[in-house]
Amino acid sequence: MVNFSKEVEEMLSLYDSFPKQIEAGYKKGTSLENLDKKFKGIILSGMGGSGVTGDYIKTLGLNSKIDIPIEVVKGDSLPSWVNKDYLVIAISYSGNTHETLSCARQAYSLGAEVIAITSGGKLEELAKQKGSQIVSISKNYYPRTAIAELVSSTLGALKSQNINIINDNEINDAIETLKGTSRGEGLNIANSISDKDLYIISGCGPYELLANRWRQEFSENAKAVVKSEVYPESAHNDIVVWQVDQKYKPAFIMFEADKDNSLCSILTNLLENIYKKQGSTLIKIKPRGNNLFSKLIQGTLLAGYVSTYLAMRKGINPTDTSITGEYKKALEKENLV
Ligand SMILES: O=P(O)(O)OC[C@H]1O[C@H](O)[C@H](O)[C@@H](O)[C@@H]1O
Repeated sequence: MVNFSKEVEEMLSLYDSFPKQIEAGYKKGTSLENLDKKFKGIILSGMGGSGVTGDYIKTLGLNSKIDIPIEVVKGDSLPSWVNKDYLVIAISYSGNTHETLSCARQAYSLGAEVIAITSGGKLEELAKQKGSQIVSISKNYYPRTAIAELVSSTLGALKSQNINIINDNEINDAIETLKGTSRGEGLNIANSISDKDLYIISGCGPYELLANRWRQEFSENAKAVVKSEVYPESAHNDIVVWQVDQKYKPAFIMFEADKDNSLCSILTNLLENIYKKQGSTLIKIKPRGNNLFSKLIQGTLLAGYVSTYLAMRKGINPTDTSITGEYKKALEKENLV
């Protein structure tokens, strides 16, 4: 088996920097100029590792007291109802992602306010040319490993516009929670599931974000075949698959619901029994922290560690995502980037 120890160490040390990323991103975001506008709503545009930022803001926004809607756009066009009264946050780590650039251009043509969150590329050029505010994200990351800085800078940027989704104490708690999360926790989980070829990751309510994030990290880092089941929606369809005894035995990974979320507690208890009956490995994860942001970012860090160690155990290079380059090349051919 090929040993990708250099690449594994590189990824792990990028994930280790999450606490620093939170601190740096939040500082950069909050230092934007206040535009003194009351927006009708917020659009978060981004793809892949950058697009997850939108899921974070939406999930945290639903948990907050803000009085305007948040829409996440993972595609190349804005909804028809967006107009000049909206704030469009264009998030692309590289700054060269076609879909995000396309949304940013549409936002400019509609006269909407745009904030760019990027480490450079065409998005930075465009934002500079249009005179928009930019949060400059640190360079030399893989987009998926910069998620902590992307999310905290977006939260900070919103705060700079008086859109308070979380407070400074919650940011500090997240930093402390991340510092208390070790590589070893990820290694233990990876060791217990590395003999499996299929993974089912489930999360309920706000932990839908974690189920999807873990799926993406398992795909990009470990090149593992994985499905996420997100509840309560999946209780109305996907769950039926487990009504019969399946031939394949995946590793089930589930996020334990918070005690005060009775709907999710009922569902996760039910699922635990259903999954156990399939006679497979079942791993229960309890995200740590004193607030939802801390729990989500702690669970996200763990995804980075687990998926990187899983790659190591399977003899896979966690840094290589070259196949996505084929999609980008096809777009370039059509002059879409
Ligand atoms: O995050 P961006 O630079 O906008 O790129 C968007 C996405 O492109 C690729 O598909 C990568 O594999 C993702 O990790 C990345 O997030």
